[in-house]
Amino acid sequence: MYLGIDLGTSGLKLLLLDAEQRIIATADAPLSAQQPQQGWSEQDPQAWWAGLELAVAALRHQAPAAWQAVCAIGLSGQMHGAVLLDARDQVLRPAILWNDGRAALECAELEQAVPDSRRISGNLAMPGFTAPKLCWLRKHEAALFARIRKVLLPKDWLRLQLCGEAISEMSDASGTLWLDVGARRWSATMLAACGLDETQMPRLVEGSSLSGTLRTELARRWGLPPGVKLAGGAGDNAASAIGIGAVAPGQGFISLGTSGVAFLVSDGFRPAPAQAVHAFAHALPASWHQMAVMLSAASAFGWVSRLTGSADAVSLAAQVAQLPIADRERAPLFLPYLSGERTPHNNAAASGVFIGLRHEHDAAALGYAVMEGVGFGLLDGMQAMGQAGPGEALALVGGGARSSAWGQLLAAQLGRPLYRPEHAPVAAALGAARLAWLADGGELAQVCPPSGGELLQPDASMQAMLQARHARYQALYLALRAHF
Ligand SMILES: Nc1ncnc2c1ncn2[C@@H]1O[C@H](COP(=O)(O)OP(=O)(O)O)[C@@H](O)[C@H]1O
Ligand SMILES: O=C(CO)[C@@H](O)[C@H](O)COP(=O)(O)O
Repeated sequence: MYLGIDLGTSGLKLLLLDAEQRIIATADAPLSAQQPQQGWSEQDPQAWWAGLELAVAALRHQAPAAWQAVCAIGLSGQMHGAVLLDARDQVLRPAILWNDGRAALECAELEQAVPDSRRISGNLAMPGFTAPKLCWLRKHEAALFARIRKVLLPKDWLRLQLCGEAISEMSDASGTLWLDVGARRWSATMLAACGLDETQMPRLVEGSSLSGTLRTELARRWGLPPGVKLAGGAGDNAASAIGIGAVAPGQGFISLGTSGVAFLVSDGFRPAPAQAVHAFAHALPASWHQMAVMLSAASAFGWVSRLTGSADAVSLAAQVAQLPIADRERAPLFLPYLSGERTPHNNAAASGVFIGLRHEHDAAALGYAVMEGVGFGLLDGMQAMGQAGPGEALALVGGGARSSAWGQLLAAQLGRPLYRPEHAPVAAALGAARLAWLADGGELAQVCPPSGGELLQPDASMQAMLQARHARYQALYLALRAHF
């Protein structure tokens, strides 16, 4: 039995997978992020651990026999976050997350200090990445910076608690800006530019390799056998890719999580920094991917459902599903930049905008506008990757994939079929469990797209209307850019 742990931004998800790749049970625990200042985003690593303990208790209770048979664990998690440890491995401050925009100035300074930065890292320096955060800390929290002995990514801090070793893997390390992504090793040049060196970095493995053994004391307390192995695992997006079987060039997915992601496996290391496209290592050796990342996606829908007093996202999504096409055409437009944006704008200052509000607009119209705005952002991301237009079906994953209506709208916006696998909201946890299975000797050939689910074809009757609204959406950003 294989355990997948996915440390998402809005919740921690666990999944048990058997050796025949069947999902046996899942459990989760909610998490929240703090915004101590506008544009900042932080979480306390102790809350991640408390969430893990809670979800473990739920999973043990739900599937006791399967739980006791766990032989390997895979980790997945929100990327880029900076967990800072002192000489005794104690956390020095709350982790600064992937959607924190405080380090915009430091990005420019870092690229100036290392003119080769985009070639080495394959990526544009963007505020959510880990390196600019450390540059910000060096400037604004100098005493704390001097005490940093290790910098870990969120899921790798969980690994430290699980096995006592500081280890990361290539896919998540790609999002630090300290990795030479093509060569798959730490870059001394990028580290030095941030006042750091390799001793402060975790050891690197591949996602499908082994990375330690569960601590004996923890195994005993959790009722697991001794010797449970840990796999390298992956950043949550590469993990989702493994979860939906995206291992060959051209395969990929759209994710509606707290963030929005368009992810495609590439045929090699293909940097496109000028478009704010991410070019990262995949979770498998000698494999890379590209992705376009939005900083608010299903989180924007959660926000509008709270704002409109809807019972929850599910009930607002059900109202949106009933909205006739004529009402959709009259709905306001929404720019979904509630946390700034990465792809394609790389603009931490961008903010959310509704335009065209009228007395007749109700919660469903606003909910539709948010779903549509997120979809246009993903279309912009596909364009940035040179992948807009018809193509192979992509999977739809993440919490927002619970809404079939949102998936239907997205398929029409992207002009591509989308398939919604049965376990779409836990694709990353599934990928983590699959990486544990691969590290334990499983065969890559058996990592395939999950069977079942729903295939969503683009609805041609909506496309002319959506194209016109997309053109207005793009023009709006350009018109408003100077005002953010
Ligand atoms: N039926 C639904 N329709 C639209 N959005 C939903 C639905 N159910 C959950 N969500 C949204 O999904 C998000 C959580 O997605 P998830 O992939 O679990 O995020 P993360 O991995 O970042 O924690 C929440 O913001 C929530 O509002
Ligand atoms: O920053 C990125 C990817 O570059 C985000 O995709 C994070 O990895 C957070 O993921 P979710 O919590 O939205 O799944």
